[in-house]
Amino acid sequence: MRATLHQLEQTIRQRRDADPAASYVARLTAKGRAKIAQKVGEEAVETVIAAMSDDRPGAVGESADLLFHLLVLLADLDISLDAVLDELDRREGVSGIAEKAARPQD
Ligand SMILES: N=c1c2ncn([C@@H]3O[C@H](COP(=O)(O)OP(=O)(O)OP(=O)(O)O)[C@@H](O)[C@H]3O)c2ncn1[C@@H]1O[C@H](COP(=O)(O)O)[C@@H](O)[C@H]1O
Repeated sequence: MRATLHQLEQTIRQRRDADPAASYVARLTAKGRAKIAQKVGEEAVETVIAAMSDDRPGAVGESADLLFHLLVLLADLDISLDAVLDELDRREGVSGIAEKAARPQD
C-alpha cells in the first residue's frame, strides 16, 4: 500500500505543472485549493453513500477516488504522504503502549 500511494504521490507532484489539456491533476490544481478540497469532500460523501448502501464495488471505487483526491490536496499543501503515515505509525505506537499498560501481566 505504501509503495502504491508513494508512486501515485510522485506522479501527482510531477503532473501538477503539466499541460491542463492533457492532465486531470494539472486541471484540478489550476482550479485552486478550495476546488481540490471540495472534490475530497464529494468523494468522501460518495464513499459513505456506497458503504451505507452495502455497495462493496462502489465503496472500492469511491475509496480509490477519495485517496487520489486526498493526495492531490496534500500535494497542494506541500505535505508529504510520509508525514501522514508517520502520524499513523506514531498513533499505533501510542495505542500499543496503552494496550500494554492495560495488560501488566504481559
Ligand atoms: N488515480 C487517478 C484518478 N482517480 C480519479 N481520477 C479522476 O478524478 C475525476 C473524478 O471524477 P468526477 O466525475 O468526480 O469529476 P469530474 O466530473 O471529472 O470533475 P469535476 O468537474 O467534478 O471537477 C475523474 O475525471 C477521474 O478521471 C483520477 N485521475 C488521475 N489518476 C492518476 O493520476 C495520474 C495522473 O493523471 P493525469 O494528471 O490525468 O495525467 C494518472 O496516471 C492516474 O494514475
